[in-house]
Amino acid sequence: MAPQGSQAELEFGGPLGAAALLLLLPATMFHLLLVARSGPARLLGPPPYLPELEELWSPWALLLCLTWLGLQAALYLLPARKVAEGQELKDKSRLRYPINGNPIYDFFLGRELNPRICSFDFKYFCELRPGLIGWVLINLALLMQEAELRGSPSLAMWLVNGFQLLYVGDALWHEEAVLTTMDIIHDGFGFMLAFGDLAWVPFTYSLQAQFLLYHPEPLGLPLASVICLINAVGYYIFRGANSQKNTFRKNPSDPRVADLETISTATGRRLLVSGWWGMVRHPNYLGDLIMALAWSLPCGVSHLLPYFYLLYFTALLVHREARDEQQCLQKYGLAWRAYCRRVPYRIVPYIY
Ligand SMILES: NC(=O)C1=CN([C@@H]2O[C@H](COP(=O)(O)OP(=O)(O)OC[C@H]3O[C@@H](n4cnc5c(N)ncnc54)[C@H](OP(=O)(O)O)[C@@H]3O)[C@@H](O)[C@H]2O)C=CC1
Ligand SMILES: CC(C)CCC[C@@H](C)[C@H]1CC=C2C3=C(CC[C@@]21C)[C@@]1(C)CC[C@H](O)C(C)(C)[C@@H]1CC3
Repeated sequence: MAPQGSQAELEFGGPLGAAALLLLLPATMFHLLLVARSGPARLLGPPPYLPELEELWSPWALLLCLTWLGLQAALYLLPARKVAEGQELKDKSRLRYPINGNPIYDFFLGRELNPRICSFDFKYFCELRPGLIGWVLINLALLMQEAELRGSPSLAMWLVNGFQLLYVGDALWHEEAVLTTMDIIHDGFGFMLAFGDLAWVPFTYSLQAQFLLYHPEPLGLPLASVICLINAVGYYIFRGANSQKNTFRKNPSDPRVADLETISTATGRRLLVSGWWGMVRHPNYLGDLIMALAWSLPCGVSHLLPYFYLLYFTALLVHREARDEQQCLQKYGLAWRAYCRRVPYRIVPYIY
């Protein structure tokens, strides 16, 4: 958080960057979906064809999306769900700044940190439910379509479905952990997260399954076993690092983290400097990127398209890590610099 009274740093290139992304992101997703359906599946270059306008509009598709959102909203409001404490702000309250000089930038990044109607939290709802669950539903539909088309799903399609179902299932199983992510703590709920949660995740993250439906990839058991091992290593690092930090944040005296070495900070919060967080400053990102590689490998190496997610995700996490570094430097000052000296690498040991 920028100190009170200072000019908050404009991110994503400020209004110009935000305006460019408002156009570029939907266009990129549209291009990817067209390329995935084309024979050449050539990621770089013009879209293979532009559909007629009537192909782009279906009242049934709109009804299906609204029904899906309504179903998820109804499930979200079920009284049985557990209520978890969110993250407190430093002075126990929430400061609000009327910022009206850059509407496009506000629209893109969002200004409301926790948009709610009664207990319905739009950002929290969108982060984990309609997009993420929709993602694995699309994958399943593509797997079933391949079974119809070729008699049975390919091993590559099974792997992609399985890996990504594990990832979404893990996110829902550790639902409470999302409360400590940057999106919930720091980012407003604007176009970036709304479009990201509801469109980008379900339709771009299912690219590998979409590619495999139109471009079957033979995959032998030995290579499939290696890819499963890569995904397992990635998941082990991802889950281990996230759970270690979240456990430490909830209870530093928890026996699972009590013996870890830490650095004290002026805020009273301590920073882990051993365990996963002594290897690099964002070990969870490393595990996530290794899994992203495992999701692309079943599609073979003949096309760049299935590796779009890995390329995009690397850029997203490198940018996200830089944003988080700035926030942590503002939060912890000298203690964070001491942490950086102790743990010099950001995401990949001895590389970055
Ligand atoms: N699939 C996808 O599209 C995406 C997935 N992700 C995944 O989401 C997960 C969460 O990532 P993200 O939301 O970026 O945030 P992180 O989970 O990486 O949390 C960053 C925060 O953790 C705390 N922290 C950092 N270092 C330490 C330390 N050494 N000791 C104790 N606390 C520390 C700081 O907050 P504080 O000190 O205030 O607690 C920091 O701001 C990651 O696994 C990432 O891979 C993220 C983005 C997109
Ligand atoms: C559209 C722009 C290019 C960028 C949009 C980024 C969003 C798609 C991501 C920002 C942070 C995310 C997280 C997850 C999904 C993608 C978005 C919304 C996450 C819910 C995936 C599952 C993980 O287990 C998680 C840790 C809960 C993730 C939290 C961050």
